[in-house]
Amino acid sequence: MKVFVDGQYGTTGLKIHERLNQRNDLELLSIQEEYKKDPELRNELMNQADIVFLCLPDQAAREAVTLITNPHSRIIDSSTAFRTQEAWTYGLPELLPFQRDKIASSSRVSVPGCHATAFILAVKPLIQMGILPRQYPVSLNSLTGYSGGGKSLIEQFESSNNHDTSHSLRLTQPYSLKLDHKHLPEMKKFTDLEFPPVFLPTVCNFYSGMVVTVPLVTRLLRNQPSLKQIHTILTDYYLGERFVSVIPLDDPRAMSPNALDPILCNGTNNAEIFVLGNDEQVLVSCRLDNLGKGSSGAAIQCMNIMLGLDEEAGL
Ligand SMILES: NC(=O)C1=CN([C@@H]2O[C@H](COP(=O)(O)OP(=O)(O)OC[C@H]3O[C@@H](n4cnc5c(N)ncnc54)[C@H](OP(=O)(O)O)[C@@H]3O)[C@@H](O)[C@H]2O)C=CC1
Ligand SMILES: CC(=O)N[C@@H](CCC(=O)OP(=O)(O)O)C(=O)O
Repeated sequence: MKVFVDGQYGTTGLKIHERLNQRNDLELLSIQEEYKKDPELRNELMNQADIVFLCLPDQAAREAVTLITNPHSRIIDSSTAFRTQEAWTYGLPELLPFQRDKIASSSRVSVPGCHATAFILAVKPLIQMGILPRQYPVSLNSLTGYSGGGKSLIEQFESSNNHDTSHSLRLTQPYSLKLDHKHLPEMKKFTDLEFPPVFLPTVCNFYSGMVVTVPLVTRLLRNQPSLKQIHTILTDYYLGERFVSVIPLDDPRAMSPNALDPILCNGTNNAEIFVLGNDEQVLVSCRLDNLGKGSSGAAIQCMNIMLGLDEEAGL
């Protein structure tokens, strides 16, 4: 199987390339850095490949798709460009029981956004099981590492001009203050919520890692569930999943004051769900690595499913 990563020198592409390079079940096609934007060379490599990963800005991803004319080349796109389009399959295998089969048979798979992955994993089971009404005014906050903003944000955070502590980028900073974050459409579509959630992300002064938290008032949920009942619904939904786990209520990780430390899934493709709070007000949180289950790891998981390989291979 031949694989090509378009955007292999960017933040997401580099991670995918690094992981695939260690495998001997795939033939990894490469492009030299100086030619990375050469349409003819990319065209040639993309059309040779069985799987093409696109790790490009949205507009470049749209253009790249038009370069792929060979019907056997299957695409896994990590940008926001196609996630809510009908012709594309949403690359979140744990979403619903049939999602893996859809990914396996698809030739166009879109990797979910990192905030969206954590949010959907946290609330989908509650909506699906009828506890969280589709009309509920859902909100979420997200703490994310700055690598989520790609090369340009990494440069801003790490540049030498940025050593002055009065510089705003040195500081953890909420953003998307118009409440129009680009992940809202996929969050709404794949949870079946009637209204988009109110979403306040915060970019933090660490490289990678993410924790998304959804606060819920139990008396506004159907059947007024206890914290334990909410925990049970989530646990049952993800039973048997390798990469998504619901942390038991009495687990030291859930009882620790650092339960929601955003960096503790780093370097893995894992998403960990926590149910915290009390019987009146509950927090459902999901921690993942924005460069793992939030992008590169998820993309490789999708590829493994599409090629009928062990889903955990290389992860
Ligand atoms: N970082 C993350 O945590 C996540 C990122 N994503 C998405 O993945 C995609 C890639 O993001 P990320 O890796 O962070 O971005 P980066 O900016 O780090 O990397 C993008 C790479 O693509 C190259 N590139 C830009 N335009 C073209 C083009 N026309 N042809 C070929 N190569 C091109 C860039 O080169 P140059 O720098 O020279 O322009 C760069 O090497 C984006 O759509 C992003 O939104 C999704 C989930 C999480
Ligand atoms: C810190 C930061 O800026 N993070 C990015 C999310 C990264 C991501 O998931 O991007 P895509 O939707 O393009 O895939 C953001 O919030 O826009």
